[in-house]
Amino acid sequence: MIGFAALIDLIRRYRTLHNPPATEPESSFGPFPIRFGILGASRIAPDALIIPAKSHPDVVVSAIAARDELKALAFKRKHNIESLYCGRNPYERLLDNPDVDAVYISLPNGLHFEWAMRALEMGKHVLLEKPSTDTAENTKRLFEFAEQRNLVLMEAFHYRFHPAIQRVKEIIESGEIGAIKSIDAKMSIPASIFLKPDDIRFKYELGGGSIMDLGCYAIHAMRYLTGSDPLEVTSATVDLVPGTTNVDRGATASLVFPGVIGSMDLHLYRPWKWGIIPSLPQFPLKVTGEKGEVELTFFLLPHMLHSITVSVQDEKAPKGVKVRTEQAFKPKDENMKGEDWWSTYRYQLEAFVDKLKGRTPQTWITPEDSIANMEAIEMVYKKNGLGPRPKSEFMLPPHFPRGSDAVLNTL
Ligand SMILES: NC(=O)C1=CN([C@@H]2O[C@H](COP(=O)(O)OP(=O)(O)OC[C@H]3O[C@@H](n4cnc5c(N)ncnc54)[C@H](OP(=O)(O)O)[C@@H]3O)[C@@H](O)[C@H]2O)C=CC1
Ligand SMILES: O=C1OC[C@@H](O)[C@H](O)[C@H]1O
Repeated sequence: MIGFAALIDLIRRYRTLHNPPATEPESSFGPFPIRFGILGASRIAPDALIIPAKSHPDVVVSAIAARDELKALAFKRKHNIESLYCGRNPYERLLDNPDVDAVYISLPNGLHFEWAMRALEMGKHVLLEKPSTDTAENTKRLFEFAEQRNLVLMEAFHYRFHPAIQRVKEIIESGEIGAIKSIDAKMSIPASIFLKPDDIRFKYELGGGSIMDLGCYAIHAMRYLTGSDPLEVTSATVDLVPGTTNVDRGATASLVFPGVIGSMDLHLYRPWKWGIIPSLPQFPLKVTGEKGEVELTFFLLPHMLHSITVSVQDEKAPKGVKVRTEQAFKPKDENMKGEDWWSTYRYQLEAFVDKLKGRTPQTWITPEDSIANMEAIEMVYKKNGLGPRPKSEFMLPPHFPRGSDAVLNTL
């Protein structure tokens, strides 16, 4: 249960994120903001880019491309976006716009590779949703191409930019809970409320599945907290989307890291309690060490709510365990950037812009990190018997087809 004070604090943070104080563009950038285009009027785009951009003085979301004209128009109007591309080849036509500097790609997973390749080809920097592509091989090819084009490409593992998960890492590294032995990540979304049966996550051909959608985070967090990659997957089970033989709406897996067992328990379709009571999504992450444990609730979206509970063996404490709880909405170090109302996505945007400006971001998801994460996802799909996800065979044409430059401005 959330207390009254925590609820008021949550409302304050939420309101400030949506109505941020005015800021001046940073002098090094002058009056020229980074102009972002969005491919696809996706559900996540407002949280992941449009709202964070409101408080970033150097970012303007200037273009949206979407297949469906009515949906696209409604999106443009709602978010006050200058340029709209819909109708024929909308994504290509947005990429053709020389005024767009960077694109945010939140298309279905199975389309990430193709559209990120196309965007890079057209000279755009790319903020790419997770999981980066459909296979480690395509992720590798994509990052090689970005390097060749000298463009910034990053997989949007937003949770990693927030101080909460970084505080957990700091606690582990302080030695307070001793050498870590296990990590348990549970990620669970109640059935039918947030995701309808036709959701992209339930479609094999679009790169769906709980391991692709949620497992990518669980594996990423395990790799980050252990500072290593899995050596082996020792067990793995799946709960299939009814009527399919290859797409998981739920899954479990145990991954062996050096000295650590990582377990994940994923549900895109968690049944309601007694069939009648739904509950909120749950994302707890627990790390157990030789001397104690640390648990971060809601590790994926800690800016909404979270607590970090540290329990350490202590003979003098009642029941032999000393327990304390903390929160980390903002970096402790005053030299680091961040506000307590920044979302994971706002921290991520700050880093992306820092990279474009040639500054050192506080946190970054490297190409090697993204490739290793896809490799681990593939290990899990191999162990559970579902096998590789459908791999995009997209190849850039020798002359990339250029669409019309016509932009519909109908605000
Ligand atoms: N970082 C985060 O917190 C989150 C990340 N994600 C990631 O973002 C991506 C999108 O997720 P989400 O916003 O939930 O998805 P949506 O279904 O809301 O959006 C996907 C978009 O893809 C476009 N699209 C293009 N081709 C297809 C197709 N064949 N079928 C369906 N859609 C198509 C649609 O755009 P249009 O019709 O407008 O052109 C649609 O708006 C995924 O990669 C997911 O993993 C998702 C949720 C949270
Ligand atoms: O990235 C995500 O984060 C939140 C989840 O609800 C969602 O399924 C996933 O795509």
